[in-house]
Amino acid sequence: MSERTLVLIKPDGVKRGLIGDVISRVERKGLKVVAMDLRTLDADTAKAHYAEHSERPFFGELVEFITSGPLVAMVLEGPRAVEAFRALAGLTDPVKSAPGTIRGDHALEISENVVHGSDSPESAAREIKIFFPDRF
Ligand SMILES: Nc1ncnc2c1ncn2[C@@H]1O[C@H](COP(=O)(O)OP(=O)(O)OP(=O)(O)O)[C@@H](O)[C@H]1O
Repeated sequence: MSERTLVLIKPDGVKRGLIGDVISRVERKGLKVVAMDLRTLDADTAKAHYAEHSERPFFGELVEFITSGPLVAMVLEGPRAVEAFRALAGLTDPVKSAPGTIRGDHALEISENVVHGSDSPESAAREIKIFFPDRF
């Protein structure tokens, strides 16, 4: 059964020239890119995307960071796509993330961890609506 997930290459990843690296890992794994867009988020979209973190102390920084420059938003499709991409991404804390994962290979800071991937099929459906309201 095919599934969809929403992936972001966050502004740190774009600035550091990691778009190709992330997409190449995704394609090597066999996940299919079915939508993709380079854009800079406005604060309202960022707040909607991170709504579940609105009470966390770092919410302001999160919104500021994710709106700080262009990001790449993509929808990936494949069997267990949500879990498959989170395995490629590694853990939220890049230092605890194994080498061989995107975060394990490219990052040191929780706040600048290169990519986002939906954490469940339900989150994926919600996030895909935010980023690609007319596409699916
Ligand atoms: N303690 C923290 N300080 C600063 N930023 C944090 C902290 N914890 C999480 N974040 C940021 O908030 C994002 C969302 O946190 P969450 O716990 O949902 O992790 P995640 O699901 O691995 O990340 P993402 O939602 O970006 O895929 C993280 O990717 C990270 O950039």
